[in-house]
Amino acid sequence: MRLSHLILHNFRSYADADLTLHPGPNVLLGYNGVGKTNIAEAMGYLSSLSSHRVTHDAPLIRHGESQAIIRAQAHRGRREAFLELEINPGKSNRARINRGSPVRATEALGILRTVLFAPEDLELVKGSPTVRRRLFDTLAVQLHPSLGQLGLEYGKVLRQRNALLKSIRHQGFTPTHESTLEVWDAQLAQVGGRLLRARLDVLGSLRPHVSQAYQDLSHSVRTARMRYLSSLTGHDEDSEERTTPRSSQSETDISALEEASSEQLMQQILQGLQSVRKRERERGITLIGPHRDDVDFSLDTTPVKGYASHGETWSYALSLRLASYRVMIDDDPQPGAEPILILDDVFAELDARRRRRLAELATGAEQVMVTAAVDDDVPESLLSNAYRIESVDQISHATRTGPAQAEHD
Ligand SMILES: Nc1ncnc2c1ncn2[C@@H]1O[C@H](COP(=O)(O)OP(=O)(O)OP(=O)(O)O)[C@@H](O)[C@H]1O
Repeated sequence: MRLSHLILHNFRSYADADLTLHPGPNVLLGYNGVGKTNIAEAMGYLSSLSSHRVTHDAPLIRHGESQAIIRAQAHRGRREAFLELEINPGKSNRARINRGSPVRATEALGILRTVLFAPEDLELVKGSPTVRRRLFDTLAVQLHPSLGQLGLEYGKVLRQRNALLKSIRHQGFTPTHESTLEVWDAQLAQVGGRLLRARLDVLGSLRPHVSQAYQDLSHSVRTARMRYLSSLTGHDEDSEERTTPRSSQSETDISALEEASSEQLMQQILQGLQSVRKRERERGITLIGPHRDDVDFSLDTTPVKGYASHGETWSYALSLRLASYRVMIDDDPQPGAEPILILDDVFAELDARRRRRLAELATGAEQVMVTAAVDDDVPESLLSNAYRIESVDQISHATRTGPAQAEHD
């Protein structure tokens, strides 16, 4: 998979930018803050409708404007698609495919697949559960685009259910509240059961690849493991954050959960909601569902978060991204379908062995976008198509520093 053109309008620092991209490596060089990551972010957003830096869309819009547009010419083998995505914070995002009528943005999911590596990836291991949930959900959406719409629905039901619980907390519980809550329970369970099943499937697919990638990167005898922590099996996000890093959930409960169908998960969510009714009314928030879950990363039986060294933490984070790349290739092994690799300022963070490993992967990929502030940070093997962004206004006139384009076409 590859892009031949990326056009931005009012996206982050760019009023207008038009970038021609080549098969193989494309390297963007430029000073700190010149707008390299903004381009990497736009490519990532187009494939997943989510940013690796922010959880809501407002910062993606150029300051003072109300809408951003990302346009791209995408190629998958011999097939081509012209994608246009309007980002409208506070309103629905819209897409146009091959200059057709505007449709929901989620209709554009699946056309483009990317895997983005960034310095922020350390947060996958060290950060809050939200970051890990986003990793699994973003991958699930790229593999099964219909989940994009389902995720939006879940968010809507959750917001409405939380609003009801808040008003119960302030006004007291009435029979009308009871019946309305039951309607929201059913909807939350129905959508949540399917989302949870998709997340568990992604976890199952990633597991062997994460363990393999960790061994390749670290030459360690320890095994990288992942364990799902669910609100259905006693995981409590609040106490987890405050006290111990590991949940006391039983392994049997976790295995049963991983094997349950989405209908069984739906029933379990319904029962779970019943069992926490009193606490939910007191706190005014929904305490059961995939939005309260987490994934525990460990090396053998030692947790990574809070225990691993800096190098081990980097290896684990990189393993998660390398594994995501492998899972996408397993999912669609056709020539031309492999995801675009986006390596946003990562080489500066890595030691020689990890750099080499990532460069090997990148050299073999159909298309790679690399960003770096310092030329020397980029491995020689990737420097064939390098551009220097002089300023945000000069992206379309960037100075090429590598050999002629013809070598790649
Ligand atoms: N919504 C926005 N509107 C206008 N400018 C923005 C917006 N969001 C970010 N910027 C600007 O974009 C610039 C950051 O761009 P970016 O993160 O792409 O830099 P970079 O070249 O990757 O830098 P570094 O090498 O430091 O990572 C900053 O100057 C920031 O103020």
